[in-house]
Amino acid sequence: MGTMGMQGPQPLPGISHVIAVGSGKGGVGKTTVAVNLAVALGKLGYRVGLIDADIYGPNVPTMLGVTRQPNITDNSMMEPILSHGVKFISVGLISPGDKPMVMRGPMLHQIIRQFLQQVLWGELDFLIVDLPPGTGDVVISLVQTVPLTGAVVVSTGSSVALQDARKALEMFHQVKVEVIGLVENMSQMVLPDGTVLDVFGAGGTERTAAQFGLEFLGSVDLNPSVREGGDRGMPAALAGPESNLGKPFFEIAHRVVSRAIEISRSESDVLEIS
Ligand SMILES: Nc1ncnc2c1ncn2[C@@H]1O[C@H](COP(=O)(O)OP(=O)(O)OP(=O)(O)O)[C@@H](O)[C@H]1O
Repeated sequence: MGTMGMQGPQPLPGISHVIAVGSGKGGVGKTTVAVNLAVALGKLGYRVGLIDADIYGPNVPTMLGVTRQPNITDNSMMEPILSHGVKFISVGLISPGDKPMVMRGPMLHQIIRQFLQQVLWGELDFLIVDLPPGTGDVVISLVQTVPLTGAVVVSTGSSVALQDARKALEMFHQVKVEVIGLVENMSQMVLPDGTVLDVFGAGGTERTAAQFGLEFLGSVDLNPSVREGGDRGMPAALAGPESNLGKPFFEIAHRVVSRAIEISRSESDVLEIS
């Protein structure tokens, strides 16, 4: 190791799967999906960490209901914050308040590395990374630092969101990150009288997944309780797999787990052959 003077991405000891959650467009509910996926995985008995790398909108602390600063140990390691069974760290905790995060590439790269390597994660089955919307620097820093199992791409069903989601798919392809699958958020809305309202073109994401030969991981309705849960720091997934509110996130979590295992298996097969 290190004989060439160049180190490629190194697996994090004790962490089985690193999964990025991305979107092309902002505001489609990427963070909501990342947080609820993490909570659902935790409830299913997996050990879960969550890195909030969304420099433009680091909302994970609010959505998980804890906004205090992380403790730093004597040897400069950060202790992740524990909330609802999820260990997390956020760029929002480094620059809290309303000040925007203004950063150049190298500093951003440093922060991503720190979040991966200088946080006391312990043993984790899944480390989820909430990316900023769009394509760019954070993903590159991530793939340079650590091998990813894959990425989940969140979109609404609208043509414009999907147009941007396709760019995100292309970006993951370019940086050789496997796409675990697509999630449609804010899919349809069920009104109190039972009427179903199609707000953003429900079904569009599933069709896009099929076009690209990718897995469709599930859809989440547009539901004011999902928004409320996020604002109150009580993610919808806490309602559990049997509730209408929590169920979609558990279905997505189950599919992510099986795909992650599948991807890791096929990668180790390739390693054995070569
Ligand atoms: N399924 C849903 N039903 C109702 N509201 C939702 C749903 N998903 C997300 N929201 C709300 O929409 C807003 C945007 O969601 P969120 O912050 O998760 O999006 P995002 O894609 O991560 O945004 P960005 O990355 O641009 O900051 C939030 O107020 C959130 O509570």
